[in-house]
Amino acid sequence: MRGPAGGRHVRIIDISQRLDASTPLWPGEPALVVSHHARISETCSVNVGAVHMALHSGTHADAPFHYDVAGQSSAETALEPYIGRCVVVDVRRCAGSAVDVGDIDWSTLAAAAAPRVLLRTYEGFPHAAWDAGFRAVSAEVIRRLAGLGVVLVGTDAASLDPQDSKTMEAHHAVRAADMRILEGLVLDGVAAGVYELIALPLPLAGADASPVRAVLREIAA
Ligand SMILES: Nc1ccccc1C(=O)C[C@H](N)C(=O)O
Ligand SMILES: [Zn+2]
Ligand SMILES: [Zn+2]
Repeated sequence: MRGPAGGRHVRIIDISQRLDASTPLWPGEPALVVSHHARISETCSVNVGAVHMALHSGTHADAPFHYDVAGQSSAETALEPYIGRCVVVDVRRCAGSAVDVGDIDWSTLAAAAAPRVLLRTYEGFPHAAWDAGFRAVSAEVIRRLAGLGVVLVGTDAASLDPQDSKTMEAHHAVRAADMRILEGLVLDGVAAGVYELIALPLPLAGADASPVRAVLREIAA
């Protein structure tokens, strides 16, 4: 297929939440506001806006600093984990409050030989309201993924750990293996399988997370 720019292109699947005033936010987080401080008028030639948002709003990458006082900020993290071969794993049938080792087909996952793993827990992403009952991921799953050489784990849930977690076991398993995290992905309609992932955090100095525009590209067979 020929794209608008004339080159060959493969289909891009946007797996990012739209960011607006109705984007569901972690309880207590400040409202997401895009404001306009200059408007096109007789005296101004352009529209210019500003955004105020929590760093864990919508689809985002946690920086190591989020769960490690000595960890890197979004500006410091290497980008390699956020671009490249990934596998989308369907764990919608998972019945418990967290994705457990028994919910994953490990032989299929190992055969995919993908260093990035995205977990689809939702039948349909809860765009309309915050879902306090999102499915977490067990620390044992994180350790098994790390053992397979996985460098990034992503989820369509709001966090790897339950909303009321005090221990953050999955995040700490990620820290122990120096993996990276994507949260709040939108995987509705995305078939399980291998894709190319692109989801780059912004170089925000001192930040514990960054919004990302996450996309999958189909890999030509
Ligand atoms: N905003 C928060 C306020 C308090 C505690 C956690 C959060 C989070 O955003 C959690 C998150 N998305 C995570 O990285 O697991
Ligand atoms: Zn987060
Ligand atoms: Zn997190």
